[in-house]
Amino acid sequence: MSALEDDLVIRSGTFGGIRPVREWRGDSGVGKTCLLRRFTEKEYHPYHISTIGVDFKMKTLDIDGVKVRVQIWDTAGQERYQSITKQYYRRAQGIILVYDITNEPSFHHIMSWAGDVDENAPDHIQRILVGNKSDMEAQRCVSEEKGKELAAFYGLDFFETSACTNQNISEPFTRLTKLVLQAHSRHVDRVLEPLDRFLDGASLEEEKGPQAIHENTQDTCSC
Ligand SMILES: Nc1nc2c(ncn2[C@@H]2O[C@H](COP(=O)(O)OP(=O)(O)OP(=O)(O)O)[C@@H](O)[C@H]2O)c(=O)[nH]1
Repeated sequence: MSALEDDLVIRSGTFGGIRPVREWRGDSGVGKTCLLRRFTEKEYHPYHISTIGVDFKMKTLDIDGVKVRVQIWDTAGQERYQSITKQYYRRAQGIILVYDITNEPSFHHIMSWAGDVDENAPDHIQRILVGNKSDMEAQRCVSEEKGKELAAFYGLDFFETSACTNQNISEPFTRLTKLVLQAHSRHVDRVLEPLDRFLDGASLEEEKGPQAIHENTQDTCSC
């Protein structure tokens, strides 16, 4: 079994770093830390302590029988940490964009976050869209259809989750890890393709070699 270490960044889908937002209350609190703790420690704490800068946790996943050790970065949703958190995009292989289904601005700002990711993350980055707090149906402002539409617009997989009730917690992480592994293997294939072609060519030459000599030998003999 091979082990591969990947970075997955959980990203808030609230106020975007490219927007000069002064009022940032609500731009954090979509539930990134709670999702991460629920996934890695199977715990849920109903209080909100804003993440300062970044934090990370490790977890080993079993993806189709292969053990994959993932490093998951939890970035602060607050505007004031944007310059720090953006730096973490560069090394990420996958990003989970999170909004809160009871907070419509957090949904609209997914577009800003997606733009931000495009600007700062590597080209092959894999992304997933998550609408969190699905347990709060009575306060819902963003329908599941709207979430699906936005995900389809960006060509992303979409999950509604609840860190509170444990709904769909492992799915986004597992799916994203699969996407990262698939992209990784496509990349390896692309890198190895010229080498394969070269080796094929070389072995063909090797096969042709003695035959050419044989033909030449025959020619010489017939003279
Ligand atoms: N009902 C409900 N509340 C949730 C859920 N997930 C998180 N919360 C609550 O939302 C608040 C904020 O959660 P956090 O995980 O700290 O939010 P965050 O996105 O990490 O915030 P920043 O670190 O400031 O960016 C907390 O009071 C949580 O209890 C959920 O699935 N359901």
